[in-house]
Amino acid sequence: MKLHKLLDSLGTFGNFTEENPEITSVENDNRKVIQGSLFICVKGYTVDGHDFAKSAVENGAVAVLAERNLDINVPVIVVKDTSRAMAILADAFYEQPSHKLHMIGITGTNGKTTTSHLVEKIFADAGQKTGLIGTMYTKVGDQTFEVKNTTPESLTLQKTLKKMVDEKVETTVMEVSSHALVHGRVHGTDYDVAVFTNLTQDHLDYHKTMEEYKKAKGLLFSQLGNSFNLKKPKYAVLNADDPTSAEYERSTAAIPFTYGIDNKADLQAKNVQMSASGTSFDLVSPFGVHKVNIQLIGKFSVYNVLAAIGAALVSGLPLASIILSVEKVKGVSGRFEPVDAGQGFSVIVDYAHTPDSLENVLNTVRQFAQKRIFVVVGCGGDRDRTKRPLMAKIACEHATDAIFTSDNPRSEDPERILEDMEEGVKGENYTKITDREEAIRYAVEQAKDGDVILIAGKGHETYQQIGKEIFDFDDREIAFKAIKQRKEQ
Ligand SMILES: CC(=O)N[C@H]1[C@@H](OP(=O)(O)OP(=O)(O)OC[C@H]2O[C@@H](n3ccc(=O)[nH]c3=O)[C@H](O)[C@@H]2O)O[C@H](CO)[C@@H](O)[C@@H]1O[C@H](C)C(=O)N[C@@H](C)C(=O)N[C@H](CCC(=O)O)C(=O)O
Ligand SMILES: Nc1ncnc2c1ncn2[C@@H]1O[C@H](COP(=O)(O)OP(=O)(O)OP(=O)(O)O)[C@@H](O)[C@H]1O
Repeated sequence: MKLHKLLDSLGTFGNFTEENPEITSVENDNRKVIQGSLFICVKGYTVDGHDFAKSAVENGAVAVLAERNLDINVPVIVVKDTSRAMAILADAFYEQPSHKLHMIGITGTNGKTTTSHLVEKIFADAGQKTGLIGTMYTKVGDQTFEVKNTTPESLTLQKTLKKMVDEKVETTVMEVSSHALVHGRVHGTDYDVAVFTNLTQDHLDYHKTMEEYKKAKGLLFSQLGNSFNLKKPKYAVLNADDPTSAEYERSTAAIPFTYGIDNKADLQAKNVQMSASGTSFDLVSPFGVHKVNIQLIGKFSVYNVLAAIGAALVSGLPLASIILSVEKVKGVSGRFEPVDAGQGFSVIVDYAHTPDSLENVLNTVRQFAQKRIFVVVGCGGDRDRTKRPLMAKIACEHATDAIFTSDNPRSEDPERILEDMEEGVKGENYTKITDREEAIRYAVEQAKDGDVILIAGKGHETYQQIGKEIFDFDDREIAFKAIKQRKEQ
């Protein structure tokens, strides 16, 4: 694509350059630049992409997009915000792939991964080829790819969407993080349906206040329905039981469709009944009342199922087959996942790493635990410090035995993180074991028949990051081994 044609996508944003080279690729990393690339300088947190412009030109870049003029011998196009411009250019360079896909974006503090997997399952069962982008992986049809972020930066995102178009994917479901919305990673992406799960405390290291965090997530809805490409109606699927939904509903030009349990909604679950093997409820919808029996456990799972049904319904899929699909789902890796080595007590691994999700999951455990509840929990380093005492308090309030341990301390001193947690539980009983493997072993050794051990925070993760080192670590494997060894003793 010629440089001028590419720059047209920026409208009046960019200033013009007379030279019009053929652009072979768009890159923001000088190490990926090839002959004919357009190099985009993005200011990071730790690194400034402008510092790599010279090297990018040496590597073959024929034009550079930057936030200031640079002393280099190729055209420099100056814009105010290269991150946002990059998103628009990426969309144009890859020929607007999101316009060719049925796009469902899911945002919210908790439940994005679970809901996106449910949505993907519903569309796959409906015979569609699906794509998925999220925390666990990117999936194109049956192929999966590793990811660095929940929502990739725009160049990777648009390239992935283009791959999906080329591979004849029809519906793409993706998690949209608040970081991505603030950074403009999804700028220019044309969603048909945007789903909101809930808003509770997380990521305050980044967004500073709940108000800012709320605004960030709201960007998905305020952008929805405002695009020029309004060939199809756009829908905002909102959780009627979360007060934030009303604000998002006011800010969007899309058609709202609500779901809930406690408040009246377009899609409402009534008479929710839980057992150790699943949850049932009466689904009240514009199509009547249907009994639904899911294999997932907990009230929060009902919300995720409702959100997924809502997204599929507004997309035009028939309710009867949507219900059949969600009833088949056994669970999502690392979300309320049991570890069974034939022991007489239950061990559950769950990705709960926010105060709200920890409380929800412990409340669910309480409904089944016959005796004691052990919770093994930690808080991540280099992330929101304010949630540490809150999570410790919830652990002590809802479990009989709270064991505080490490969960990706990253560059922070693990002991300091535990001290922050202890601030929330002065005078309470708890055990502190910094080494996560030892903490899990301790819980397994203490548990008796009928008890439940919840190992919270890492879920599907298969690593532990301490300092700059990343060690293999899987809660499920460690717990399984510990149970086996206990049985052999
Ligand atoms: C804090 C944060 O968001 N950081 C993101 C940021 O990194 P950064 O600011 O350090 O940027 P950088 O990689 O150092 O470099 C800046 C620029 O210089 C360029 N560069 C850099 C080095 C070099 O040798 N040459 C070069 O050209 C880079 O390509 C880039 O354009 O830009 C990178 C590229 O887009 C992101 O991958 C990275 O996300 C990191 C991995 C991250 O962990 N982000 C978290 C906070 C995040 O975004 N999380 C959300 C939500 C998670 C949740 O809900 O739990 C997510 O969507 O993942
Ligand atoms: N709807 C929900 N409401 C509250 N808590 C939930 C909900 N759904 C899941 N959870 C809890 O949150 C944890 C994470 O769930 P999930 O991975 O689906 O969320 P997420 O939004 O993708 O999280 P992240 O953005 O951190 O990856 C689960 O293990 C569970 O404990």
